[in-house]
Amino acid sequence: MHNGKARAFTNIALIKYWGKKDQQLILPMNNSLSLTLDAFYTETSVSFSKDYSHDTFYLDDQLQNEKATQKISHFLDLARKQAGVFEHAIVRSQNFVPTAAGLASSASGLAALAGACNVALGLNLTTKNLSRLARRGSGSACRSVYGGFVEWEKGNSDQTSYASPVASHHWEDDLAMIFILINDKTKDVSSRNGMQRTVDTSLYYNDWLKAANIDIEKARTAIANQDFQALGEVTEANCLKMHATTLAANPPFTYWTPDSLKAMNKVQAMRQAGQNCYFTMDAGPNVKILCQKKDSETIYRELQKDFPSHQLIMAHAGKGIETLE
Ligand SMILES: O=C(O)C[C@@](O)(CF)CCOP(=O)(O)OP(=O)(O)O
Repeated sequence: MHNGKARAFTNIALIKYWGKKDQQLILPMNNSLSLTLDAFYTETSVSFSKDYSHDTFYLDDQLQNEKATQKISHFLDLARKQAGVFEHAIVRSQNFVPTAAGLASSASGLAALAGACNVALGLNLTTKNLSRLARRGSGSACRSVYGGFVEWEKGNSDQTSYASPVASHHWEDDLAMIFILINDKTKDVSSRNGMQRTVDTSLYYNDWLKAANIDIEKARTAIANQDFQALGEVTEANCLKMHATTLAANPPFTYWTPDSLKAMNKVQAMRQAGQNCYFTMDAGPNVKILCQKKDSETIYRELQKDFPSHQLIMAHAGKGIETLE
C-alpha cells in the first residue's frame, strides 16, 4: 500500500490560457500568467494497492461516476507509468470552496492529485516536473504548484511546457481578489470544450493569440514595476478579448449572464468613481475583481450595495502545493 496526500490552491489567470496546440499532451497555444489564491483549495489523498481491482474516486465524500473516474484514471495511468507501478488506487478529493460557489476548480484538484501521486509513488519530482505532471491533468493545474504570480511557459513539448514563479518581491501580498459568485443554472460549456471549439472555428482566434503574446509582456512589466493600474488594465482587456473569441465561434457561445454584465458594469462604474479595481472572468459566469489590499474593504462594501454578501468572497495571494502527512 502506497499513500500520499497534498493540498493545492486554485489560481486565477490574469493572462489567459485559451487554446491547445496539442490536446493529448495539453500544450497551450500561448503563455499564461496567474495569481495563486488562498481562498479556495483542494486536499487530495491517494492510496495504491494490489488489492484494489479498479480505480475509485470520491469527491467531497461522494463516490463519483464512471465518466469522472475515467478522467482521474487517465491521469493515474500517467503517474503509474512514471513509477513503473500497476496497482489501482482510491482517490479522495475534498474541495474547500464556498458551498454556494460551484467554484470547484480543476486547477487545484488536479494539482493536488499530482502532488499526492508524487508522494504515494515515491516519484520525488522537482516542482518543475510536478508542474509538468499536473499539466497533463489540466492545463491551469500546472500553475498551482507555485504560490503568488506564476507564468506557464507554453514550450513546444512535454519537457518544455511547465510553470515557473514570477519574480515579484512579494508584491502579490499587497493585492486582493474579490469573487462575485453569479449563481447560474445553465450548464456552461467546459473550458476544455470551449477553448477547443474556439480554436477550431473562431474567426477571432488568431488575433486573440497575437494580442495574448503582447499582453503577457505588458503583465510581466507591470509586475516588475509593481504598477497596479497597468496590471489591472491588461488583465481586464485580456479577459475581454478571450471572451470575444467565443462570440465568433461556430456555434457561437458566451459565458456571460445578465448578472455577469451587471458585475462588469459595476466595476467599470467604480473605476469611473475613482476606485482602482479591474475584473476578469473564466469559463463561467463568475466575476473576479483584482484590487489592492488597501482598497479591498472599501470595494467590498461598495459591492455589497449590489450583491448579497454570500455571493462575495475576499481572497488574497496563496501558497504553492503542500504535501500533507
Ligand atoms: O485559467 C486560465 O488560464 C483560463 C481558463 O480558466 C479560462 F477559462 C481556462 C482554463 O482551462 P483548463 O480548465 O485548465 O483546461 P484543460 O487544460 O482542458 O483542463
